[in-house]
Amino acid sequence: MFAAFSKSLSATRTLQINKAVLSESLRFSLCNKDTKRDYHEVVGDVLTPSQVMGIDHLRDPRLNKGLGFTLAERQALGIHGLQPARYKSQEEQLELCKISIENYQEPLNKYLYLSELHDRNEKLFFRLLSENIEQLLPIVYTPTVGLACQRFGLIYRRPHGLFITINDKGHVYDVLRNWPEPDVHAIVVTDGERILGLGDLGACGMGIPIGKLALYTALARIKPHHCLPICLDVGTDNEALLEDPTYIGLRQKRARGAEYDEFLDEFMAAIVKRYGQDTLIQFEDFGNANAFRLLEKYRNKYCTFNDDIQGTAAVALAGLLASNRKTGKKISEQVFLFFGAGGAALGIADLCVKAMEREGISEAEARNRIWMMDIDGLVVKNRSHLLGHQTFYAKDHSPEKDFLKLVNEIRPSVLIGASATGGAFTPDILHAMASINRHPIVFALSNPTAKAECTAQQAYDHTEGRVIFCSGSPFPDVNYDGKVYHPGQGNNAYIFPGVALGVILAGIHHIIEDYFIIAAQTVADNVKEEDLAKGSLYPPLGYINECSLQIASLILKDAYKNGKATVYPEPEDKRKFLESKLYSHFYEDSLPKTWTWPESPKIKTRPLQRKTKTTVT
Ligand SMILES: NC(=O)c1ccc[n+]([C@@H]2O[C@H](COP(=O)([O-])OP(=O)(O)OC[C@H]3O[C@@H](n4cnc5c(N)ncnc54)[C@H](O)[C@@H]3O)[C@@H](O)[C@H]2O)c1
Ligand SMILES: O=C(O)C[C@H](O)C(=O)O
Ligand SMILES: [Mg+2]
Repeated sequence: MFAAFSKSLSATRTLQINKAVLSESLRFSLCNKDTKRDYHEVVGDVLTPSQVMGIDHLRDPRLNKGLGFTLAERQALGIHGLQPARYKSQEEQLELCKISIENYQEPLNKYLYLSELHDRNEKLFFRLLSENIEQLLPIVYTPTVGLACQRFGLIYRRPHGLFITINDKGHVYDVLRNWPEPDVHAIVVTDGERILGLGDLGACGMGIPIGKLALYTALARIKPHHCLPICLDVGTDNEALLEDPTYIGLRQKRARGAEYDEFLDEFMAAIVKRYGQDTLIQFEDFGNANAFRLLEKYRNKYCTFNDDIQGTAAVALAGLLASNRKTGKKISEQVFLFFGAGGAALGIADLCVKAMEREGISEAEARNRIWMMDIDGLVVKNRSHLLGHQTFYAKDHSPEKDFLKLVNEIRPSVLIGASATGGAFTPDILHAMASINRHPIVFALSNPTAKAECTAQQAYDHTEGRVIFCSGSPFPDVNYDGKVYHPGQGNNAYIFPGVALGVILAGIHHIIEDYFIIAAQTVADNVKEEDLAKGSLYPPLGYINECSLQIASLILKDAYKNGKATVYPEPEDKRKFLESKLYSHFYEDSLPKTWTWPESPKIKTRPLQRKTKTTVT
């Protein structure tokens, strides 16, 4: 049936094959140049994506549409016969994906399914994720991503980001040149030392930048090929991993001191050399000894922020602003006790101080309202070693390790857990909070789920249901006294995608604290009365996309007003401008514009078919 047709196309086919080979080699040669131009743009000079022919088209996750190629597209692209006859619209494919996911019982298997889909069909993956945030966020992100990192050595399949090791010192730029995308705008980087609350996972921490960047696209529609996940493998101090035969990283202790610092300096400079000075670099899950130091060192030199410090601060502030509507109190009227005094806690404390100053109290008064406890007990002035900003909150008090005693003495109205210590908010602690406050505010921010300081149900059960609660990881609905509550997720996922979008599109060079206050206020403003009534301090997860666009628009506005934007001319309508730059997860037409059916093929042709349940014959 196809013989004559094939013959008539044979000349074209040779050309197609040559083009396919050309497209691949072009991609690599382009990528090895110091160019910031888009692969698809550059390829467009010679070949459009619709001219990446034959099986290469199906193997490229950016171009693949599964069975969503029409008969005409299959003919034109030279993929006819490489797929079964059935045509399936993207909507039909989404339904199948949902059924497949439901068929897997274990969250890690769902994660693997989605990861494989990401590798195979990018638009389908992102549409599935974006349209099912509530169900799928816990799979591609916290908490399942934590499990994926713990098993990373077993589940690693294909490159999704760059591993740069300490042995590459002196050659970091060369390694960056191996990344096949020349137009990167955003990087999420980890050195794997503090992966969620799971500790040092070394190179297995790579799951975190991959997950965070998937949210850049799913929650802020930043183009996936503009994003690059990086793991800096400087070794690990995790003895179990060093002995684990499945471990995929360098089998050596962590580099520290000058060697580490020089490596990080080289990395930052290499990013700028390769991708330009406005490339956003998000630091994620570094150990606290490095997190603060590196933020201070680089924040005014590079376009960078630390999500665990600054993104977390903003999401917690958003929750506190929303809780004002329940308590009737301002932030500057609250008394805070932090359980955990590391990156997350100090970031939150610093941003709360700024918010309190805006409400009219002095910095010193604001700091006085904040107490902190860490693994060594209450943060007090006469400690021999205080970490970074801990000095701001250290009190004139005798050392004290008894948490319950401190709660009863300090009488906090807000208790914030960021200690990675599951169950630290015991029933006694929660009872004490309820006896001190009409509406105790309790945030159990530690991730993943098992590390949360208490569960949502415990928080309600031990405070007579009067608690104002959120947690970093999702919890099932709470049943208390015949009522069902749906507590929100105080997770920096509400913040970093929107901040990143605004920063990238305005070409901002330095990310100032004001942007995190803007982000916090925006999220809080999007909390509806019905959310509060359900027990949530946040808009539903499915609403993050809209929050991100609002955050980005406001950052753009602020950046142009204050001379921080570098993309000119200034767009008049900021929202319209950013919407014009967003990623589309819908399938696009793959038919070359000039393509027509060959004359008199001995094949039964039909008009271009786009209806569902069509069969290609
Ligand atoms: N919800 C979110 O968006 C979010 C964001 C960032 C971090 N986190 C979570 O917060 C936790 C901490 O992150 P981080 O970046 O601050 O880590 P970190 O290592 O910088 O700080 C941890 C802090 O907890 C303290 N701590 C540990 N054990 C303790 C104990 N038994 N009693 C009292 N204090 C104890 C440590 O001394 C340290 O001060 C992690 O579980 C992380 O996943 C959540
Ligand atoms: O990754 C998360 O879920 C939030 C946060 O960045 C963390 O490190 O726990
Ligand atoms: Mg983190």
